[in-house]
Amino acid sequence: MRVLLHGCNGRMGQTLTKIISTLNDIEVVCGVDKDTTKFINSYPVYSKLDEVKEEVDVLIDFSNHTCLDSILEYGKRNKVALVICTTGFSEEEKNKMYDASKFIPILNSANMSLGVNLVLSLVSQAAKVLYENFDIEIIEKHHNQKLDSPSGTALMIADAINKSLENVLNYSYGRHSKTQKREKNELGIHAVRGGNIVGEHEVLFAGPFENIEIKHSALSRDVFAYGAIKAARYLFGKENGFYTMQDVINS
Ligand SMILES: NC(=O)C1=CN([C@@H]2O[C@H](COP(=O)(O)OP(=O)(O)OC[C@H]3O[C@@H](n4cnc5c(N)ncnc54)[C@H](OP(=O)(O)O)[C@@H]3O)[C@@H](O)[C@H]2O)C=CC1
Ligand SMILES: O=C(O)C1=N[C@H](C(=O)O)C[C@H](O)C1
Repeated sequence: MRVLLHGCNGRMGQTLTKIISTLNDIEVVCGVDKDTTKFINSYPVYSKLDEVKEEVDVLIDFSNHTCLDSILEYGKRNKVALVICTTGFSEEEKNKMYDASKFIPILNSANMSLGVNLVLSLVSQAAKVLYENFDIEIIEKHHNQKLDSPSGTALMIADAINKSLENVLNYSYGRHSKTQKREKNELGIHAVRGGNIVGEHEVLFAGPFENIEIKHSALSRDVFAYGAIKAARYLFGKENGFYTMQDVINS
């Protein structure tokens, strides 16, 4: 399988480059990133998708949400499957992904790890049982270079919990300047940034007599890279449509 790495010079781009170089069935044929003068990769790097000359089967994207239009255009024009792992998309941008998936296969997930995708099921189940008597809060922690907050994963967890409760919750981000007590239907979402934390997500169910915490810690970026590779293998040759990591896990 021939892969184009979009955002190839970044933390995740470099992690994928290293791991894919050890695998036989998958090859990075080229990359796209802002800086084409770094010469850190053994494959050609372009500054724009328009310049790519290589034949590509799957594009894996770990870059920035502002690149979405060019990625969708490239995918549709060249019939290339897209594994979009970038976070920080607006609702409007997510809708553009759904629209484009009528023409090509697209897989999008804010977290490529198996563990986080299992956590989604656990917290949904726990919320249904506990919501009446427990307050639910999400705390995420990431490295000090992360651009978006809260994390895409925190929002994905919040949406899973809210869906399981028939969307009764209102999200409360950080509670800065609040002067009123917590309301029953609040879902607090809190972002911590510091040092080199790879990614931690904790869901706290705080009750009158006991607390329950469901927590996932990524120990290395390799977990996201292996998940993205698994997703690319799954997506290659699939029908047009919109897929998530749940589809990969259930396959
Ligand atoms: N789904 C998942 O499991 C995971 C998702 N992520 C997400 O992936 C994204 C990337 O993360 P990470 O690798 O840590 O970030 P980095 O900033 O290390 O890497 C992003 C790379 O994309 C480049 N880039 C930014 N804008 C453009 C553009 N317009 N055209 C071409 N290249 C561009 C950056 O260049 P420059 O540095 O010069 O701006 C950088 O080299 C983030 O949104 C992050 O949240 C991260 C880990 C796991
Ligand atoms: O930027 C990161 O590093 C990460 N971003 C993703 C997110 O926003 O949820 C996933 C992971 O936690 C690492």
